[in-house]
Amino acid sequence: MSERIFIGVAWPYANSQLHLGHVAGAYLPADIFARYHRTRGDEVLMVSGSDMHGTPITIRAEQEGITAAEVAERYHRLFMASWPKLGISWDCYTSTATANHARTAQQMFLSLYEKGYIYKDTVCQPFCPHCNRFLPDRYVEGTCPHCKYEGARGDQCDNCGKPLNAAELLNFRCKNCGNPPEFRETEHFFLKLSAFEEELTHWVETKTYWRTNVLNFTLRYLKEGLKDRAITRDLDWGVPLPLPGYEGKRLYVWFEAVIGYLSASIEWAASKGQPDEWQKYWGGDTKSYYFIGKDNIPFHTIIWPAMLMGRGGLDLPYDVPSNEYLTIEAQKFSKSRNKAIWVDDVLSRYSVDTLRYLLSANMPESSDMDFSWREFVRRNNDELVATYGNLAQRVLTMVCRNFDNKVPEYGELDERSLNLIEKTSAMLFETDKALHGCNFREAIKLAMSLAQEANRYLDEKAPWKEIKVDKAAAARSLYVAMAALSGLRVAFYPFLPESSSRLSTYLGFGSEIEKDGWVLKMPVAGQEMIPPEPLFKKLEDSVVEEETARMGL
Ligand SMILES: Nc1ncnc2c1ncn2[C@@H]1O[C@H](COP(=O)(O)OP(=O)(O)OP(=O)(O)O)[C@@H](O)[C@H]1O
Ligand SMILES: [Zn+2]
Repeated sequence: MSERIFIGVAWPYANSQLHLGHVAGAYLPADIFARYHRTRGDEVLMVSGSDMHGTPITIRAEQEGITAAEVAERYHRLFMASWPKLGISWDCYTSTATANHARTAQQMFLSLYEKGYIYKDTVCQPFCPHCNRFLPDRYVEGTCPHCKYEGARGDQCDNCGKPLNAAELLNFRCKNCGNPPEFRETEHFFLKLSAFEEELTHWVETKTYWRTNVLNFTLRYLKEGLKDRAITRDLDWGVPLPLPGYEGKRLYVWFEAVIGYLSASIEWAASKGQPDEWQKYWGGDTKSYYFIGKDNIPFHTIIWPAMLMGRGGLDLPYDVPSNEYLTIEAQKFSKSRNKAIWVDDVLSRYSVDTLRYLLSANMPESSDMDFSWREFVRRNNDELVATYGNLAQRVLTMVCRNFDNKVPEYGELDERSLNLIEKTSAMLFETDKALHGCNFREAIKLAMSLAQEANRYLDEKAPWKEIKVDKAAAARSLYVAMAALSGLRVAFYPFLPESSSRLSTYLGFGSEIEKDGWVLKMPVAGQEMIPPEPLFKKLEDSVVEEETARMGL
């Protein structure tokens, strides 16, 4: 039965380029999931956009002596250029700088305000007398009161993942000048999270299928009790409050950016000329998935659901398959700390499918995973080139050479051949199950095992020998190997769209695998073929040293 799937993906701060951590943590799993569901014939809406507001951007602007808008626009443009190179197939990728987003965020604010879920209060906010201004959370740094990590920020601790208030930090200081801030009174609006504690707990308790880390983190968080949180800031960059008299304040990004999932859906519908179409994805029988890295868990399993509960009438997340971190030498990739491998740089030297393969096979699904160039080269050479690519190349060139560039007639199939075809069908069934449950590493492993199995079949049959004595036997072996390749092009498609589409055309199908369905389509005997180019290129071992040196590690 076909499903309707909404896929929301974390909104990247437009304060720096994309690094491999972003790809492995959020964008690649989301894209794999979207391509898989489209191939199954499901309706998919995958959205995200650049987070143009927030202090990571104003901090960068101050460092560079330019405006926040210039910083955000620069990185938004870079992101837009990176997505097609990475093969991320958005239905809508926008930004929080649109009028539609501001309107949607303000409507959400007003709806919660009118229902009493947002209230005004006077608070003490850090104020730096040296810099003469209120300090937004990210402008305050100090020691995390929970885990004692020293580099915690006023909004969140990167080490234990807990959201924080600046005042909770130990030894706090102004990020700009290093002096300790004072606390001064200012008025802010608060989201009444405490009102949702019980309803959220009941809701989360039904999510037994969530990843253990996501479920445990959320339950622990709820057990500690929910505190109301300020959702406005003394800033001049961001979405203005929809109430008169608060011109110096803006909506706080963690409240505002998550509303982007909704505003992007509205923008997508409007751009299609069907302005109500977004509602399909926010109610009824849609399942909504949110792909994020683990530092975003509380925003997607607690705060955003609470906002949706308060507003009413919109679907809550079905699943939040958050990933752990991709690390380098056991440290989190961080654009703020400039410790990263940049997407555009990697893609200027290596093929996108090599990158997607490595990050899929080593995806930090249930624990942090260290990125390694050695693993990058090994997986490319041993798995993509020697196992999968070589299988395709051997079979397709032999067919083209010996059977006049046509899919061969195969006659009756022997037991060994039927067995490989059954295994191919079974692999598609198993990968379907794995992908449906967001088990990406398992799915790609199942596909690669079938490629190994098909190689064994080919070695046993040895069509290069058969061709000399029994051309019909060779035709049959090659045809059956082509059938296995047909299954592989489908199973690998969500992970490796570029090479899979190419393989699809070499096999005599069209390049649009999504139209074929998650099924084993048998090649059509007599169909014209074009001689293949290799699917993947071998990498020299020296790549490991070159790239490690380039990182300066
Ligand atoms: N190393 C990483 N591993 C996995 N996911 C990551 C990693 N770094 C970022 N992400 C995820 O990518 C998404 C976008 O990241 P975002 O731009 O919000 O900031 P960030 O990269 O976490 O910040 P910074 O790099 O400055 O610490 C988020 O969901 C985040 O969790
Ligand atoms: Zn200061």
